[in-house]
Amino acid sequence: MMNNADASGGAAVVVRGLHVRRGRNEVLDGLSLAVPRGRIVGLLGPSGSGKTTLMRAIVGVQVIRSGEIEVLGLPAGSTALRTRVAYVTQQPSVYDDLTVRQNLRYFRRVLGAPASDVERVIGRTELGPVAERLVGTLSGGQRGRVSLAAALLGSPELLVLDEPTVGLDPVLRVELWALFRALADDGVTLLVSSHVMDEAKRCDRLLLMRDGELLADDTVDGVLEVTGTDDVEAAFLRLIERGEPDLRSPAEAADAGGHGRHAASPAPAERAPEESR
Ligand SMILES: Nc1ncnc2c1ncn2[C@@H]1O[C@H](COP(=O)(O)OP(=O)(O)OP(=O)(O)O)[C@@H](O)[C@H]1O
Repeated sequence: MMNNADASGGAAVVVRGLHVRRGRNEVLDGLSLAVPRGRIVGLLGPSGSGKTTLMRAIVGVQVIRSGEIEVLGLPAGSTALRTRVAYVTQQPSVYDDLTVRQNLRYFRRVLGAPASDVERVIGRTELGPVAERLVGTLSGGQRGRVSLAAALLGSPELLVLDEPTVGLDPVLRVELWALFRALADDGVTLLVSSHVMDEAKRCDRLLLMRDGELLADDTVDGVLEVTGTDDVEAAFLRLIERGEPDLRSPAEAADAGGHGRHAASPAPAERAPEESR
């Protein structure tokens, strides 16, 4: 039976058979998945399910035990991906003692992005009114936005965002999701983690994780249909009860007319990547 990682032509990210151990914990236990280009893919799961570890592996900063990760057609962590992939961690990674604009000018130079990018990303993230403020004087939400602005320098093709909406009020969350959608409309691929299940409905596809395993890799509607539920939280619980994952590729969901139940176990990779890490 085909797994989404095998129906991955043109995917931004393809992961096959990924095992990661951190300390004594087997944190990721044989994950296979694909992230389609130009889409918002939500990575959801409870705290400790392995979302950050998966993101770290995709951006190439996590030591892996085994498996293959291809990002934009290259092995994860390749030097050539440095400017094509941006990662925003849960902790804002900007300098408190510089202004917003000074931070962005600095990161722009480090990345070798065009000088005009600074004003472009300030506009895109609506940071104009606070551009001359020291980052240390901003609210948590505004600081997160500065990290995001820095990630947008150089126009990366893949954005990996670890819980970007955590701690934000509902209005700011809606604004941020509108920005994510605008970026996806421009062709950017976004992998966005959250443990807030109601953010799932804003995503084109969902990866539901629990204890280092994938419970679902499907569209929101697909997950709801397959589980016979009307919200993602209930679907998540149903998949746990059933003990069977929902790992349908877009093609399989279409073949099933949007109704067929498909229980798949990760299939062996059909083609090997050019290099493995
Ligand atoms: N440096 C580390 N050494 C050992 N174990 C770790 C380390 N970092 C994380 N872990 C363990 O790996 C597992 C997955 O952690 P991870 O941070 O990937 O989960 P998460 O889903 O992103 O959680 P959260 O939503 O709380 O950020 C957890 O059991 C965690 O305790």
